[in-house]
Amino acid sequence: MASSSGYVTEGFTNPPNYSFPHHRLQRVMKDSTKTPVVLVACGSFSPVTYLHLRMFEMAKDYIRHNTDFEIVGAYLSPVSDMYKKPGLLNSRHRVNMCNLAAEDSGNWLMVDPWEAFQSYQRTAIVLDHFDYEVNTVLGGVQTEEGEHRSVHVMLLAGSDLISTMSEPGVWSYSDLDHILGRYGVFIIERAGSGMDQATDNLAKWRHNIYMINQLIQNDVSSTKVRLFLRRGLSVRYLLPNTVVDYIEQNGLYLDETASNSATDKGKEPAKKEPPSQSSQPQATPSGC
Ligand SMILES: Nc1ncnc2c1ncn2[C@@H]1O[C@H](COP(=O)(O)OP(=O)(O)OP(=O)(O)O)[C@@H](O)[C@H]1O
Ligand SMILES: O=C(O)c1ccc[n+]([C@@H]2O[C@H](COP(=O)([O-])O)[C@@H](O)[C@H]2O)c1
Repeated sequence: MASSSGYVTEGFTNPPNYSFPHHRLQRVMKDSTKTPVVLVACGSFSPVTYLHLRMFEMAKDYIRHNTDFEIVGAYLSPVSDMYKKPGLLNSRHRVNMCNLAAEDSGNWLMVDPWEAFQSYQRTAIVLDHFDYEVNTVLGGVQTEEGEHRSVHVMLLAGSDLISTMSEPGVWSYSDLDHILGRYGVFIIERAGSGMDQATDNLAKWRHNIYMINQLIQNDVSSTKVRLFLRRGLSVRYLLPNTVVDYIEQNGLYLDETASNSATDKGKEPAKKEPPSQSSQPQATPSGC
């Protein structure tokens, strides 16, 4: 349920020593006739792949050619370790790899470790956090004429993730209404997860849902990358070289049971804790 502030939570809990990354946020718009937008991709990123980075490029092309939005910022937001999805490496490594990938990707992508370094946060709350940081704390952006503009925060996700929004028991209705009604989403087509199937039950929010087809089919997934690594196969050119080097240097993903804290060579796997139903969804299998 949204609070009087319009957020689904009354206050945000920050991880220790947290500061919101905004070094690549474009504070002055190029075209004052457009609506400024920040893209937020939530997910495991275990590890981040070129497909995750391609999502942003596809959205950039789509937005430029088909909408009146202007992208002023773009973020990867890796999920908390408490999400407990199989294959979820500990957040320190996932955030480090996302940072290496973002560095490699030109000068617009950023990584927000806010949800990664704390307890599980629902996506509705994550989007509220971005809205709060960008619009309330930083004060939004300006046009070249110095006029203030509030930034529209939007979710960027693959069609497999959006399909889960029609599965009973995964997302709460009020959160869906908040995510799709207040914010909106750009959906990237994903092999094996149809766009129609993904949005059939979300028609109520159709005006805030933008569907982006993949013109070059590519079904790289983190699951496949982890499988290759366990089998001693090369993953080069499926993810940035800096990320491949990081994985090799830290001996990551060699062990099938490795998840959460079971990250470095020689470290014991962490014991799995039962999920708390109140704040944490079942990690849903996504396309692999
Ligand atoms: N090949 C792809 N095509 C379109 N979207 C993708 C693709 N890979 C990942 N995504 C999207 O990226 C976001 C984060 O994905 P996530 O980190 O869960 O990657 P994944 O490859 O699905 O992981 P895993 O294989 O571990 O389930 C999700 O919205 C997901 O739908
Ligand atoms: O907020 C929710 O209720 C919710 C329900 C299911 C999934 N999510 C988010 O969706 C993302 C799923 O990532 P993945 O790796 O399972 O595809 C992750 O960021 C989760 O926090 C969020």
